[in-house]
Amino acid sequence: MRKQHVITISGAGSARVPALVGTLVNYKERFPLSKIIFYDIDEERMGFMEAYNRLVLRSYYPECEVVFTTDEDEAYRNVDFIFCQMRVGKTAMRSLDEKIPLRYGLVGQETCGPGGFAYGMRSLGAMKEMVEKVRSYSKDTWILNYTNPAAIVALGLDRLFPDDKRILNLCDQPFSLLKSYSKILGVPQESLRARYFGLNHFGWFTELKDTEGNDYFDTLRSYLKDHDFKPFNAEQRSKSWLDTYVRVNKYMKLMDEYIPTTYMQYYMFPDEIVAESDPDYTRADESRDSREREVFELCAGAAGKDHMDGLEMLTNSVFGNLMVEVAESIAYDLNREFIVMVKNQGIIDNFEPEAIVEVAGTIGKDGAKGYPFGPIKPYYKGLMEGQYAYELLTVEAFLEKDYTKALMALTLNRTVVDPSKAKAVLDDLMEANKDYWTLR
Ligand SMILES: NC(=O)c1ccc[n+]([C@@H]2O[C@H](COP(=O)([O-])OP(=O)(O)OC[C@H]3O[C@@H](n4cnc5c(N)ncnc54)[C@H](O)[C@@H]3O)[C@@H](O)[C@H]2O)c1
Ligand SMILES: O=P(O)(O)OC[C@H]1O[C@H](O[C@H]2[C@H](O)[C@@H](O)[C@@H](O)O[C@@H]2CO)[C@H](O)[C@@H](O)[C@@H]1O
Ligand SMILES: [Mn+2]
Repeated sequence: MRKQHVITISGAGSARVPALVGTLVNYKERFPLSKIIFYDIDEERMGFMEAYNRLVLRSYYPECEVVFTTDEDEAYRNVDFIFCQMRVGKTAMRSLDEKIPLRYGLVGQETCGPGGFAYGMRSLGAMKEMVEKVRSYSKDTWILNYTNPAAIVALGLDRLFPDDKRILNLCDQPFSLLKSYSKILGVPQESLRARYFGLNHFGWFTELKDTEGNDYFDTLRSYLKDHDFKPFNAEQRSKSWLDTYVRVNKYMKLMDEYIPTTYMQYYMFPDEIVAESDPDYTRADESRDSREREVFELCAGAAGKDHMDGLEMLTNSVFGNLMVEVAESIAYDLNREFIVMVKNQGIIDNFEPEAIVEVAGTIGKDGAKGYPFGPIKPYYKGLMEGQYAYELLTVEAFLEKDYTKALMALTLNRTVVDPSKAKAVLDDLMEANKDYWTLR
């Protein structure tokens, strides 16, 4: 049997955790665990799913010790891996991140635009505290992070902990898009090999082959120019998600050299997306009324039960699979291929070396290594330099509590541009976030 590990799921009140637990059960031979610690600062929210998570593990993983705690020392001490997926301010703050920008005719989105700025400022605070606590116990614990906005969190943690080589930020959107592409092409995802470049939630696929070397990129490009792009992923069939997938077609009809991530649409067609947004009902509300409600209802069915009869074991979420497969690749030095977030340092040789870029690469015992990409063309370089400057100024605004840098960051963001709108939305967001961050 492979060496067993102890993991902590931080943000264990996430509605995605039951599916992650099912994935861990399915991977028990590949990534065996001796203990899972569920940690959250909201005991009640974590408690909604505790009986279910315990029942699944008791039924299918009895050899694994299970702890639920709100004590961060218990959560972060003597742990091999931390699966970190906190939502600082929870859905209530996400709702404001998405609704406040719409008051000014700006894109309201979880990780992009002014909402992503406000979210990044909140996340950096909590993530800094988490890393400091973990490192007070061990420099060896791997911190695998999903906490968004990953672009801002990754850059900020790199600035805060430049020598920490065991923090790995992840995004499952490329992984998820590859699942959709494999369905379109009728090719198993595990045999697909992609090349990609960009910043997190701001990038393009440039190649798609299989392990035999068969090239599918032109086929996929043509398909996406001529057909509506619909996600395979049930979680992404809500209106707000479908709007971004459909706009991949629109983008491809205009320029089809590379295939953009769905997130690129917020930066390309912000006015259209704003016009189609409901200022009173955004993705935060959709996700609360869909995934969260369904999962909480399912989990409620486990109360008082000592067997799984009649209860479904959730699994097969993209979210869960990626994190577990990354942990496996690190734990056993498999050097499997992923789309990774790494410091550029020459990977894209005509782009800022200190940027955290998203490229194809491998993950092994020493973390993620990006494949060299070479130079990027002026169109992509220009877009990315503006977005990187936004990211960097957001991180500096957080570190220095600098209002002017925050204003500059938002003005650089393609979803804002107008500095008077940047000021209006910044002041509104600062008021709404006063319990989490402030600027002067
Ligand atoms: N990187 C990616 O591609 C990706 C994919 C999906 C979700 N996410 C991110 O994962 C996170 C979780 O999202 P979700 O919808 O699954 O979860 P959720 O919103 O259902 O729950 C998040 C949990 O985090 C907890 N939390 C907040 N602050 C915390 C702290 N300081 N320490 C520990 N726990 C804390 C909350 O109490 C809550 O229970 C979010 O940041 C989301 O944006 C990232
Ligand atoms: O709006 P939400 O909360 O449903 O999703 C926001 C997240 O969307 C992306 O993650 C997707 C993932 O790509 C997909 O495969 C599946 O696992 O669902 C996830 C959530 O929909 C994005 O990468 C994340 O950064 C977002 O937080
Ligand atoms: Mn992501």
